[in-house]
Amino acid sequence: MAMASMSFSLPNLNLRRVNRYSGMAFASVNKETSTTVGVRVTEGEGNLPKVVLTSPHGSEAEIYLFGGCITSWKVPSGKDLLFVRPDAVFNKKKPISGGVPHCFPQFGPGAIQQHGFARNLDWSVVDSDNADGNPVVTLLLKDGPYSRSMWDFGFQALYKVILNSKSISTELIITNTDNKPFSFNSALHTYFSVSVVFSMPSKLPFCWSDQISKFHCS
Ligand SMILES: O=P(O)(O)OC[C@H]1O[C@@H](O)[C@H](O)[C@@H](O)[C@@H]1O
Repeated sequence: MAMASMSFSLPNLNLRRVNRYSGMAFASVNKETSTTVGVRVTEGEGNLPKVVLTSPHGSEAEIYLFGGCITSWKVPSGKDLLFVRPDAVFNKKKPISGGVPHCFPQFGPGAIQQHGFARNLDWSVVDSDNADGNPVVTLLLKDGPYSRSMWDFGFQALYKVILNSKSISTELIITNTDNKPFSFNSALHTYFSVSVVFSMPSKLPFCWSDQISKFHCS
């Protein structure tokens, strides 16, 4: 089993303690499903199901089950700190380009498709919770014929997203359910929304990192 967690934080906000609820919100919805305070499943772009986490502290996050992709994290001011490319498609023909896409079981190009298949598959909701006012959802991805066709291993990925008062946290647990070992890479390839105004001197080299091991300058 492998585990990784990540969290992005905001400056100070007041904390308010509320009761703990737990339940389950399901993916197959016609309109909207919610059994846990602050967690609902509804229809998003392209009629794809998405989980909406709503915090009593005023923040909100959206997670598409296709790709298990967090596409929005709005802080109490209403500002979305994540970015989704304007040309992103929500038709399952391509991964959603933006937000917090998964790279699993491979980062970048390699033996299988770029960044792996976890961002191309439907995850399901296996648990939802409300811990002291903080909505929590846990998504599941398991191997199936599509993943086996390119990566012949049994696995289970559990992805927990917690919307806290001042931050959003994620935890990914990968379990080998096969009878043979495997190795993998995993990353959350986050697109942040930034406003940057700068001018680039034309005589200086422009350098960027393409993949983990590649560095280019022009
Ligand atoms: O374009 P994709 O497959 O969604 O990947 C997102 C980006 O992933 C990065 O790792 C690559 O360096 C970029 O070139 C690429 O655009």
